[in-house]
Amino acid sequence: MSVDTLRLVVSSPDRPGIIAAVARFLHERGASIVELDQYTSEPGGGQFYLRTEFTIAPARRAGLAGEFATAIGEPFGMHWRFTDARQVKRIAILASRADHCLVDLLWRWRRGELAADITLVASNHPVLRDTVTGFGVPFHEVPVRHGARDAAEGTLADLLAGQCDLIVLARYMQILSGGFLEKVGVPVINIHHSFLPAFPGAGPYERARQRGVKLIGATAHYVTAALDEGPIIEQDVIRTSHRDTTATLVRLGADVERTVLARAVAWHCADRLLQYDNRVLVF
Ligand SMILES: Nc1nc2c(c(=O)[nH]1)N[C@@H](CN(C=O)c1ccc(C(=O)N[C@@H](CCC(=O)O)C(=O)O)cc1)CN2
Repeated sequence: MSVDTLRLVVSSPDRPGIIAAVARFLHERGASIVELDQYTSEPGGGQFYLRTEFTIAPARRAGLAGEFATAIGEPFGMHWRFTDARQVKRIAILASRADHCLVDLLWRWRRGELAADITLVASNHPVLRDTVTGFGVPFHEVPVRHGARDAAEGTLADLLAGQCDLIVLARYMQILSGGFLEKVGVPVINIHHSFLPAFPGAGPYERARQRGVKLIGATAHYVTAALDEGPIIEQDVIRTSHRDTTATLVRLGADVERTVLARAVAWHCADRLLQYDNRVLVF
C-alpha cells in the first residue's frame, strides 16, 4: 500500500496530555508514527515542543489539517505546521569568493544526499561562475559596490523573490540589512568561521591565532540583523596548536565549516529545527 510521509511540528503552552492527544489523533486516521520527539522548557509549565514524522494513506490525508486545528491545535493553543517529506525545500545559496562550503552543498545535492533543490547561486564576485554552472545551477553576479549596498540588496531581493524557501550564506561576506531579511521573508542560515560567541565578525582565524587558542571552530546559525548573533543551529571544533599559521587554521577550519553547514541545512530541510527565544531545538 502506498503511503505519504508527513511531518508535524508543534509548539504550545505545556500541559498534561498533549502527546497522548496528538498520538490518538494520528492513530484514529490510520497513521503510523515513525519518529516523535518533544521538549518541555519547564516541566509543569513553560513551552512544549513536539516534532513527529508519520506515514499515512493518501486517502486518509484529506481534511487532516482542518481536523487537527479543530480537535487539537486550537483547544491546546498550539502553533503547528504539517509538511510533506516529498516537497523538498528550494535553496538559494549566496557566496562570495571562498568555494569550500558552496561546493560541498552542491556536491551533496548532486549525489542526492541533500533532500532539497538548489535553485540558484548568487555572488558579489564572478569567480565562482564556472564552478556553479558546472553543476547545472544558475549563477547570478550581484556586485556590492561601495556606497551602493542598498541597490545591491534590492537587486538580490528581486532575484530571490519566489525562488526559494531557504537562503544559505556559504561564506557570503556582505552584512545583510534587517530590511533585506524582512523583504526576502524566508529563513537564512549562515556559516560563521569561528566557535561563536568567540570571534564574531570578519577575520576570526587571524584573531584566533593571535589569541593562541587551542581549538578553532565553526558555527551555523540563523541570520538576524545583528551580525553573527542569530540562534545557533550547529557547531563543531578542531584542535590547533602554536605551530599552526593562520593559513593552516583557514585550511583546518574549512573542513569544519562545510560539515557544520551541511548538517544545519539538512536538519532545516527535514523540519528538525524549532526556534525559541534565541535558541534552536534540534529534533
Ligand atoms: N545581517 C547579517 N548579515 C550577515 C551575517 C549575519 O549574521 N547577519 N553573517 C555574515 C557572514 N559573516 C560572518 O560569518 C561576515 C561577513 C562579512 C563581514 C564583514 O565585515 N563584511 C564587510 C565587507 C567584507 C568584504 O567586502 O570582504 C562589510 O559588510 O562591511 C563580517 C562577518 C553574512 N551576512
